[in-house]
Amino acid sequence: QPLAAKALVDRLGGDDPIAGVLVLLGALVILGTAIESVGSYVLERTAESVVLAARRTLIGRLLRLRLTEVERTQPGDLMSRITSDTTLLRAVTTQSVVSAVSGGLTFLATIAMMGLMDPVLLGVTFGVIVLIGGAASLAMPKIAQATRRAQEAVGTISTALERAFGAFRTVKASGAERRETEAVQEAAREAWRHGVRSAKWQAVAGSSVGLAVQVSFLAVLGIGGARVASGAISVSTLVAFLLYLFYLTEPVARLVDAASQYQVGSAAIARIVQAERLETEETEEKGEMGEAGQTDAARTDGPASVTFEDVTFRYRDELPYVHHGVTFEVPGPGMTAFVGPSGAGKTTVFGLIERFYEATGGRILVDGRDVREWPLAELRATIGYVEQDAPVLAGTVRENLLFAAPDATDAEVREVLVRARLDGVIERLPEGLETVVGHRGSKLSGGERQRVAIARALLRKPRLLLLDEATSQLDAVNELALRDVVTEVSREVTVLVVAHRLSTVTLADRIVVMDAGKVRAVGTHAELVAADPLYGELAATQFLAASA
Ligand SMILES: Nc1ncnc2c1ncn2[C@@H]1O[C@H](COP(=O)(O)OP(=O)(O)OP(=O)(O)O)[C@@H](O)[C@H]1O
Repeated sequence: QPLAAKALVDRLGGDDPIAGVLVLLGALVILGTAIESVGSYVLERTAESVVLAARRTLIGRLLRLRLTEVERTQPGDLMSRITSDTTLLRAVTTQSVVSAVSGGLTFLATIAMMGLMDPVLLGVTFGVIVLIGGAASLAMPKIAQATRRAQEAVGTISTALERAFGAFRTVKASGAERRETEAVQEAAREAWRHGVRSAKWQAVAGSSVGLAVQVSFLAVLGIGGARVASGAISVSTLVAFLLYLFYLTEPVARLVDAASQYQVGSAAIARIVQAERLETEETEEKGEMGEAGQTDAARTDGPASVTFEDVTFRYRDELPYVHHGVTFEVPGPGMTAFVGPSGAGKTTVFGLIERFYEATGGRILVDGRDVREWPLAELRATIGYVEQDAPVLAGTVRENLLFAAPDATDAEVREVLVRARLDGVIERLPEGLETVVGHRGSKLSGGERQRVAIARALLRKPRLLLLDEATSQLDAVNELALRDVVTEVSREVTVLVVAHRLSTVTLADRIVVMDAGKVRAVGTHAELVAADPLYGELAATQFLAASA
């Protein structure tokens, strides 16, 4: 365009027609605009694809993370890395990478044209730009730092919200709404503060471009004017040079913007990479084995046996040992109750059997095979697990039942409902199996939630059932129903129960007494009452009395 403008200025005084040059100028403007809009669409599309790719990778890994990794991080912060940090990648892809290339090319082409016109004036321009650009580059690390802090604060917002919603009733009952709100708002203010700081440094870097162009304009005007007067260059050359100088504004602005956006993006990338480095379980590589594992497990019939051989375990290197050489043997079927004071390590036994955690020492065998040698999906397909708090997920009762066995038939569901003494409950519900149970199953009673969890575990047709008995007192009807279910199941399946009720332990075929990370005695209720003082004491004082 400046060259066409030069031709136009050259022809102004002469006889040559200017219509052709005007048409060329117009065509150049239209072409430039068209390229601009197509380019910007392709750019934004690419950017969205980059965001999608990053999100897919992160989401793909998230539910496969090791339990230890999740316990170390804050789920809210992890979520914000997927939702918020990935959006910042858009900026890197649009402004940063592509602007750097397009800005860089335009910059070089413009500089080349300017050099052809007058190397002296180019030298002047260059000097000014390098000086001011150098000063602006000092802002770059500040932008990265401020962005990182802002994103960390966004993570804190998610974490604080998750904490409050995760215990919503307790928050209200404790009158803690205001304090929790303030905590979240403080995190929001922190994000604002660092966002503003980043904006400030970006503004400093951006405004240096305008300054550089204006200072060079004045310098070129002064020196160029003198060169025109001395006859070194023509007026039209000076005009074209000045036009090129203004053309330089955009690529330089783009380059600076690219650098700023790169700083923003790199802060986000660092957080995304951190999340990507968290360790996952092996199931990913053995993806297909998930399905194969289930059929294998279904083929092997009969109750599973469980053996612990001198197992030592601590949750993390810096924590004390929870198991100091746990040894026991449970042949199937039948019910084995684990009892002991709070914190003895009973629930930890289940976590190790499920291989949520790896034992530090010793061996854990299921069906005589080391759990480390089992394909993870196959091992877990063998086990039905009911946690102490018996989680029921948001959704319908049917979704909850099918959660661990999506392919179960209606007949199987009906059978399991009868076994778990849930059939009557479902009949009373307004929409039967399609009744929506609310967040964490809040529309069901504690006992009903527990039986839904047991039904879910049974529908998986486990050969080993791990039942972490709830410590909360159930009413007589619920407790009786539960006891009957478990006794019935234990006839064909190996059932391990962390028992808190006298009614459960008296029914157990075998009781494992744990204390301070060790097994201190194994026997029946009658044997242990006579032989083990700790058990006698537990039976007398700690067990929740049988309601029936
Ligand atoms: N995820 C975890 N990370 C770190 N430490 C843990 C974790 N889970 C449990 N612990 C610790 O391990 C010890 C044993 O816990 P465990 O839940 O196995 O005890 P328990 O015998 O089942 O107790 P309770 O009868 O009260 O449920 C406790 O001291 C506990 O603080």
